Amino acid sequence: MGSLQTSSDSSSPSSKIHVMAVPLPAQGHMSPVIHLCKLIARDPSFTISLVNVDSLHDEFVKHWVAPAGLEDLRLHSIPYSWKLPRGADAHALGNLAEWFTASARELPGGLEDLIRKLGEEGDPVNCIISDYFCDWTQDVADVFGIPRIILWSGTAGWTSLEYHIPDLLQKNHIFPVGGRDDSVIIDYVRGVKPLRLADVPDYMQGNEVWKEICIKRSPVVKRARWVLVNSFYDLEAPTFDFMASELGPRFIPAGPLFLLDDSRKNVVLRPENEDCLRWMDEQEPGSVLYISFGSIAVLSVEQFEELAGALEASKKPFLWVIRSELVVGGHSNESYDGFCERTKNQGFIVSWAPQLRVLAHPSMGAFLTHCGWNSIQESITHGIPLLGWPYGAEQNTNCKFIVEDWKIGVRFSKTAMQGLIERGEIEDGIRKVMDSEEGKEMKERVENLKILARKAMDKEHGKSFRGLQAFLEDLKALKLHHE
Ligand SMILES: O=c1ccn([C@@H]2O[C@H](COP(=O)(O)OP(=O)(O)O[C@H]3O[C@H](CO)[C@@H](O)[C@H](O)[C@H]3O)[C@@H](O)[C@H]2O)c(=O)[nH]1
Repeated sequence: MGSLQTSSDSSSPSSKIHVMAVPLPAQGHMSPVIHLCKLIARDPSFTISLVNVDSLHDEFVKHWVAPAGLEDLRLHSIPYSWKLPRGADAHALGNLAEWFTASARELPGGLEDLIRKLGEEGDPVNCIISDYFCDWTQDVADVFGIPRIILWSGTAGWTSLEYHIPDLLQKNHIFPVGGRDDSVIIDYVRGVKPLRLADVPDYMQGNEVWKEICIKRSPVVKRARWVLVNSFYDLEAPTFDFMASELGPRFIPAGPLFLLDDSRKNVVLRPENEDCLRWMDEQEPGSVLYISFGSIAVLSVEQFEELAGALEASKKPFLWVIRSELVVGGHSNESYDGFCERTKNQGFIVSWAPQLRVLAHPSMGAFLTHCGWNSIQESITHGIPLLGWPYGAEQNTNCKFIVEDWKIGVRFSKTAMQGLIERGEIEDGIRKVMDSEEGKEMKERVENLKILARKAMDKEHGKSFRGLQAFLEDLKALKLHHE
């Protein structure tokens, strides 16, 4: 068990409200939690313990720059030898299910020990904020009689789908017994527009282990003191209204959380290549296609080559994030070198980009994304239309929202898991979003959403910002009840 105090502050921490934050140890889930922690830590009433797992802690600390003025943010880690499956391993959804199951088995003991130790040192924990997917933290909170707060790292629509798991199961629409009927339209998930079975989060069609995970965690949401959703009301008003009618007024929009952080930096677990920003400076306004598949998704060699061929044929300036493990089995050096050589005046390749600054750059045109929620919300908040190419998890659902409900992007005929997309189709998609009349309309709509996203975090009137303030006031009352 490791601990790192980010300051030399020795004032009695126990006079403050001690919040323990437990993110799911994965890039896309850590950033929102950390933005929230920074907001809480800026309030002198609080002290924060951020808990990571050993296998990620060292990497995290290596890149962690303690923000000025945030003396009361402390980093801890608890033992967990499992690493989030990466690259080819993540392709097998079963590996991810095992990772979740093992975390529910192994992490509660470590967290309990840490809370006990802090209590013995005179620094008792007053509440736990954790990712929805760490539902085991509710049991730990119960052991100590403290409340748990959920930070939801995706859309409100996704919360409603998770909430309806019992109904989806009862109708045999998820984890179906006797095969699945793809022609089914699901029209009973309240707060969400009707959707095809293929648009229900992928893992809900997974194996028995996934089924067990889903059945167990779906009802736990009802026990949380707050559910803070990293999305904004104007984007998903009917869903927020429905979920708040079920769970109460403490189910609130709280995003886009990254707007809380003026440094425009997300959690960094890999070195960012800033040279791409200088390359972007040389491109025409609105001309660059940015391509990133987030931190987990992977491509087959064949798919990688089709995409490379499409980019080259499109002749668009492109900025492409190619993580070391992006291509399953590795790309062929010969054809990759040839591609790099031929496109050296057209594109720029990095292994990790400063994404928030890339999206804010005036030369940004469109974003080809795997549809992770952070990437989509970051793109919306910068007014950038999308080309959605979902891989797994709930990315297919997000893609449905951007194409059908919000109409700010296009998608291909298949998801990355469903099969190969040929270069012609990719090139058509690029042209549709960047060059067509339809693409212009998408740009206008996403520009409007950008305004609403930013308004949500306005420090005076923003609905998300005000909700977060109400949440902080409620946490302050926790201490009064304990005294
Ligand atoms: O070169 C890069 C690539 C990504 N990012 C950042 O990494 C994050 C990636 O997050 P996201 O787009 O949500 O993708 P994943 O990492 O795949 O996110 C996981 O978590 C999300 C939130 O729950 C889910 O929506 C996804 O399905 C799940 O895979 C974003 O904040 C990006 O800004 C960078 O900073 N630089």
